[in-house]
Amino acid sequence: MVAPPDNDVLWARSLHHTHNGSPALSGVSLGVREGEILAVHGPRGCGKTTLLRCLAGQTAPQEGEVWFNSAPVHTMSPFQRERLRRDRFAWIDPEPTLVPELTAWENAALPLLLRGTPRRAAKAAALEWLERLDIGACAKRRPRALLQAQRQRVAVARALAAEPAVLFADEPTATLHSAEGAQVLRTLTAAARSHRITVVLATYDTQVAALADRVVALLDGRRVNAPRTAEVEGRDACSLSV
Ligand SMILES: Nc1ncnc2c1ncn2[C@@H]1O[C@H](COP(=O)(O)OP(=O)(O)OP(=O)(O)O)[C@@H](O)[C@H]1O
Repeated sequence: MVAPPDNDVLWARSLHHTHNGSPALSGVSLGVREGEILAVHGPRGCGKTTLLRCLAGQTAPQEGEVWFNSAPVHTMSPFQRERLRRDRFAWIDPEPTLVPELTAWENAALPLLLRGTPRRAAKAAALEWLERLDIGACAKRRPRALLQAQRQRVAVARALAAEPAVLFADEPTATLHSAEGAQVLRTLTAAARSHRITVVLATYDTQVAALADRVVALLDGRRVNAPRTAEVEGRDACSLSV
């Protein structure tokens, strides 16, 4: 096994994965640099979610290697991968997945509480991120009392409050209307840049991909050349949002 380059926080080599025999990834390799926002862009079904799951240690690829810093994720036990996910990674789904019995702030604080952060500190961090996402007033409400867009903001606050090394965001604004989605993405990318959080963002939307520092394009489970416009727009968007 050859360890990844030093400046890559995540590195994947020749990932292959099938779901019930149908190929989802066919030899994808990529590196993610520390602190960068990388968009994985492509049409529905091209393998974005499968790639993010392999990188995040949720799915063990059938072939290939995934490294986080100098640790080989592909050879870790399920317990080690779970610890890695809990302590170093955060994940945002397209639909908010919150614990219905907990309030918004308790949901946002949950990853910190699971890591053993004292309750007072975890609550302070959760409230701070809920405020930044303009839902501080909802902190004591349970998910069923929130709108879908508010629930997704709680999920984003939960991911950012944990200050992960890598944040995986799988179509995080797909269910939001465009103005709402743009605001959530601006907060997410600005927070990631100011806290040096590496972001891997799956999206089929070229405008969302343009917010990233770099775009990796997928088609039918393989890497293809990224659209040039997205990269150019991405650089412009970066300078605006820093
Ligand atoms: N659990 C599963 N069982 C069977 N096939 C699956 C499963 N998950 C994904 N697939 C298939 O694998 C391929 C890649 O799916 P994947 O979800 O990774 O792509 P995607 O680009 O994220 O798509 P989307 O944007 O629709 O989520 C698709 O053909 C999909 O139908």
